[in-house]
Amino acid sequence: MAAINKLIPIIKKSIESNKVFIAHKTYCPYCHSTLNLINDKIKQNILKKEDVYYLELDTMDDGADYQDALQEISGQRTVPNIYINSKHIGGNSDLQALNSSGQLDKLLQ
Ligand SMILES: N[C@@H](CCC(=O)N[C@@H](CS)C(=O)NCC(=O)O)C(=O)O
Repeated sequence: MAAINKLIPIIKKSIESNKVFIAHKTYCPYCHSTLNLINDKIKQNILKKEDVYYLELDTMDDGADYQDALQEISGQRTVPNIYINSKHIGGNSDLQALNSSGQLDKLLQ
């Protein structure tokens, strides 16, 4: 718990100082869909590459602690765990729904 309590403010700062925050894992198909969609938005110049912050949990030594801290912050344990403009979006299905409804581009601009 001590490790998690230290990570919570660090993660919150990353969320607040980046337009898009994505916690993901390399082997997760939902994460791949999210990263593909975000890459498309970068290619279409809707979003700048430098405005996206990635946290690749399964390749980090303390990724499990980060995942626990993210659960504390967002109430969500699964990945991808996405924030846009400091607002919790949710997972891949939530991001795809925002895109399908046309709201995602507006949030990213
Ligand atoms: N409905 C979620 C599904 C996400 C999901 O099930 N992710 C899996 C990995 S593929 C997960 O986080 N499992 C728990 C874990 O890895 O700790 C979404 O659309 O993002």
